[in-house]
Amino acid sequence: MNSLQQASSAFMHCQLFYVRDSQQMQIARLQAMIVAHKLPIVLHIELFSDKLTQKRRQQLSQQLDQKATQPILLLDDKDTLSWLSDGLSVAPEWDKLQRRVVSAGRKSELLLQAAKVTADSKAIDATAGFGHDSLILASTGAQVVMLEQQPLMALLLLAEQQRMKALPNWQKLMARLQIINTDAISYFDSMSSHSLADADKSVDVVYLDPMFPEDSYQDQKTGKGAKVGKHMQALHQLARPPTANEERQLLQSALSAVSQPSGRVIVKRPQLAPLLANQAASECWHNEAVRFDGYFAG
Ligand SMILES: C[S@@+](CC[C@H](N)C(=O)[O-])C[C@H]1O[C@@H](n2cnc3c(N)ncnc32)[C@H](O)[C@@H]1O
Repeated sequence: MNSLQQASSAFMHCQLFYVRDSQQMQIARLQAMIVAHKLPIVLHIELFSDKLTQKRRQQLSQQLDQKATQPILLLDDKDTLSWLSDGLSVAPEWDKLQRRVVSAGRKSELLLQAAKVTADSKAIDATAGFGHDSLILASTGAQVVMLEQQPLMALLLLAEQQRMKALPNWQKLMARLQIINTDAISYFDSMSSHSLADADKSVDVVYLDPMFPEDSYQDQKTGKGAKVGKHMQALHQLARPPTANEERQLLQSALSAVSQPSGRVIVKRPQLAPLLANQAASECWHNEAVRFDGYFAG
């Protein structure tokens, strides 16, 4: 476990740099979000008057290495909140998915072939991360509850949702996303202790994309590790892969949360990775890089 992973179990102190005095309003909104969602995050806020060049980002990042436990957040001149990880700014950047979201369908998105969600569906993305897969699920018109255990990630997601809500083309989709900072296993446990007769709680699909050891993205031909994108690289600093026991709990609790007989749990894995919790799937969908294992409730 690295220092950021340890720090994430208690209150997390984050350095937030902003670049303009006129961003006070955005900062107040971020603080309000932290309070409203009970995120265990304390922001240490500072105006950064230099230009945020790549070199300055690297220097700030090295500062992080010295302090060891304080993640750095940046509110840039476009009012995007990002996390400075190893000198690279990472943010959900949902607008970059626009083309995929607009044209998403079962032909183009393996996830949608597997999940079979429709506009009437309710899905839970239990490992939301940067929310990219949630957006693809929600592109169908489905309601998507996004669970994310890491407060820092939850803050990035909430800030991105707020930013995107201001864009007319995205408002409807944003309204279908509900972001919750919680551990998925506890969330499913609390669902099962409430009455499943409540129609509001009926869930068609639970989607799981748990962390994977960093070296497990193997190139099929060479057997060498495939390059992990900057988003995943950053996530590896915060979150660790589940233990065998956690894998079992995650899959079991997800299966107990899908209430419909036609309901399903879909698990994303690197193409050649072992099954989650070693449990055989009902059906698999795959391409060269990725595999979706489907576990059917009925
Ligand atoms: C591989 S990433 C998911 C990436 C995501 N599918 C996307 O499109 O960006 C896994 C994420 O799930 C979160 N996570 C892992 N286990 C979790 C759990 N038990 N409950 C909630 N979130 C969890 C991690 O913190 C991490 O952000």
